[in-house]
Amino acid sequence: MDTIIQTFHLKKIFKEEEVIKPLDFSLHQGEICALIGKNGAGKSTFFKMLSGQLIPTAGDIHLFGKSGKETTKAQKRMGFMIETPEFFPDFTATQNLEYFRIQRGVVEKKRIYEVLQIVGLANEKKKRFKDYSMGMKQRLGIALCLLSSPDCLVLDEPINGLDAEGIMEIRQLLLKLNEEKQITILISSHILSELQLLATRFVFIKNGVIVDDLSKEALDEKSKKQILLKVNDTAKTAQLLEQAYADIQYKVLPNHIVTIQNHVDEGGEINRLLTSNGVLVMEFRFEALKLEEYFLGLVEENEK
Ligand SMILES: Nc1ncnc2c1ncn2[C@@H]1O[C@H](COP(=O)(O)OP(=O)(O)OP(=O)(O)O)[C@@H](O)[C@H]1O
Repeated sequence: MDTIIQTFHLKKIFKEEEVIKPLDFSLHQGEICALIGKNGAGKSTFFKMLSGQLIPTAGDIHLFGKSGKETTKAQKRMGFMIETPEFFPDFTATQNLEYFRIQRGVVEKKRIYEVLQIVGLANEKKKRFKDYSMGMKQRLGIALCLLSSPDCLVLDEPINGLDAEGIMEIRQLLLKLNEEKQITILISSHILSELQLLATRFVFIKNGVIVDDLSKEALDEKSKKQILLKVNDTAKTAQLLEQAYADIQYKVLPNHIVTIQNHVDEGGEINRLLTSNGVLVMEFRFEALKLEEYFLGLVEENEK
């Protein structure tokens, strides 16, 4: 797997404050990586160092394996949306993109129509920017990132301030870019439920330090919270569980549902115990923690 971004002991100090502690991070081809942290954790500062908007106090950044003077060239293969772009309110989407195309001196004119098509604004290109909805404005921001046909997008809060429909549109767009155009994505957001639907990897940052870094699979595995069973006989289930596990924590709910909060790793044994004793298990599944709950647990753990 190719490494797109790699940082080595990357550090940023503002005045006396060490906002990013020596930070080692890598982003690999094809990932949709969510950077998660509370306000002030250092996400934007980190992104701005990647884009060249801020100069690191110490450490190194490699983009597509390039560093030093070659980093600037490698940055052209990336699309950054770190602050909402300053579009001209009275310009249409096409006029705005044309302005940036010329300013950046990068691409052919027809790319404007391609990117508007990709972000689903091709039919709205004559509308003036000030008449766009928030979701359309954000999509135009992504279109601007796509002008130079980047291999990687770094998006700081791209769904900030959007309604449910706008959020869904951005999600579908990002998934499409990742799946169809193989664009790698690094994204931050405070809407964790949305990141859970989008990301393949979750990196948690606190006070400039990465406190956890795990794949979607690892998160799902770690966040198994309870077992949910639907059985024909809840009384017998309860009796068998109590006999087998002295410390069992469970709840009997309506509709023949029993949930078990501990011994979650022993789901297979529990299933066998019940079925071999004549209980009909009609449903058996693990219920996962929401990303919010995992994040809060992590923050609490780190504050102890
Ligand atoms: N230019 C600056 N000068 C001084 N301090 C700064 C500057 N930019 C950011 N900071 C400080 O660095 C810390 C991290 O800020 P940053 O914006 O990177 O956090 P964040 O994780 O992106 O937060 P948010 O989720 O609120 O956007 C904060 O304490 C902030 O006040």
